[in-house]
Amino acid sequence: MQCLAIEGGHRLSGTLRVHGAKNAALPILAASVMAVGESVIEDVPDLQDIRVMTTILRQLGAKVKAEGATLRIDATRINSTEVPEHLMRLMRSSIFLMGPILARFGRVRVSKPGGCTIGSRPIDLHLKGLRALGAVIEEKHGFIECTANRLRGAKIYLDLPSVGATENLIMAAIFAEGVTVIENAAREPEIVDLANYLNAMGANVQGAGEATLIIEGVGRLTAVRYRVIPDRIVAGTLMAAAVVTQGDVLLQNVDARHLGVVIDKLREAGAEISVYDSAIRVWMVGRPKAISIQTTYYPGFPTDLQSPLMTLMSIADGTSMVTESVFEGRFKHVSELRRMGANIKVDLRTALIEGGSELTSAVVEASDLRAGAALILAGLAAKGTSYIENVYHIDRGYEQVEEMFAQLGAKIWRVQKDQLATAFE
Ligand SMILES: CC(=O)N[C@H]1[C@@H](OP(=O)(O)OP(=O)(O)OC[C@H]2O[C@@H](n3ccc(=O)[nH]c3=O)[C@H](O)[C@@H]2O)O[C@H](CO)[C@@H](O)[C@@H]1O
Ligand SMILES: C=C(OP(=O)(O)O)C(=O)O
Repeated sequence: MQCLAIEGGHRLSGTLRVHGAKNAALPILAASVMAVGESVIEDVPDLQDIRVMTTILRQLGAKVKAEGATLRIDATRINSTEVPEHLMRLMRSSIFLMGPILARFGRVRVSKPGGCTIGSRPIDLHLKGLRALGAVIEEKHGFIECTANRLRGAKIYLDLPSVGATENLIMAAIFAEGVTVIENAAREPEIVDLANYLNAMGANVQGAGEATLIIEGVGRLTAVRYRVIPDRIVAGTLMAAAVVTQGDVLLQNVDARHLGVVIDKLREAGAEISVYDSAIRVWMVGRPKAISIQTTYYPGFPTDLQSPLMTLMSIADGTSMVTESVFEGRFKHVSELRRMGANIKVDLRTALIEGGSELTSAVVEASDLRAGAALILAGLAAKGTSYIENVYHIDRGYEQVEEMFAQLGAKIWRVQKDQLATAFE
């Protein structure tokens, strides 16, 4: 088991290119299952979840070749419609395969997906939408079997603008007979990226980025070369890291349009931010000011940046408040931040952060991906050397995380857990 060691107190400065978005690349890779020919997907980050997705694609019978950040996928010879259970359990995004496999083969067998334990994360909206498209779904012993002779376009209203359900249903509707309308659809940039990719292959998806999506079924998709959008959550994490270390960083390959509310909140906290065509500079002088956020669906404040921002609030001047509206279990970082000296009270979905804490180093545990990111930021700001256990969570979303931060001047390195004891001698 690996840990991250972080010697705090070093300000971040310099330039870094942000990698492609995990949450855009994963549904795009799943969608490549529907294409005829070789798909070439560029700027795919080298992350654990991406490796799981490529393993699944290979198990299904696709050919997958990696050339740096470019993946070549030829799904022509896929000969299985079942995603193995042990791979389904490794990440939430395995569920994205349900729509495309069903669309192409008229059947699919999956089990409940895994992913960050940040709430109950049901898939009822995915299943309800597929049923509306005409799929027959049987749930037995944890397995989900969907069949359909031919999916038919339908009107689907999502009770919540679920990102995953919207993506799955867009993909399922691609070859459906007639027109599908998805109302109360998610509007995240990753939805737009998926729709752009599908349309480049010959699909007809209109309205991505808005609450109503219209998908007209087509007969086939032809593989294309496509570049994934930059990762707005990695960019936001690094921006917050610049603020907590009173640093000055220039991030390249960033689409600032995807970060509107994050930029607003960091400016409210006192950060200076300059926006360029595909880059962003963030610098901070002095301690941040208290801010309050409420996570919600895009274009609201992203739940994935709630925990890193809580680290910022812990050292800010004044009292901040966080309301987590998306996931009911996304405060697991709080106990670990408290171990480092943060003063945080939680009442159900609200956290009150009494700022001004001088964080001190500790051995802490990443309970999930973004909780891990929050702890990295705390380690950067703390006095002494902190150790973060369960780095594998962080590896799901930040490519070569220690190199990423080290490039900006952080003192951060990886250690084996069994070396931790000697680290204190
Ligand atoms: C791989 C990926 O893109 N992951 C992102 C995606 O996750 P994911 O797609 O899983 O998140 P959703 O948007 O589906 O979840 C939003 C809310 O809807 C609920 N829900 C969802 C589906 C469903 O069938 N029933 C239901 O009740 C969830 O429990 C949650 O409370 O969007 C989240 C919200 O922006 C992000 O935090 C994740 O990083
Ligand atoms: C919650 C996240 O990922 P996933 O949906 O893949 O668990 C995340 O990226 O913060």
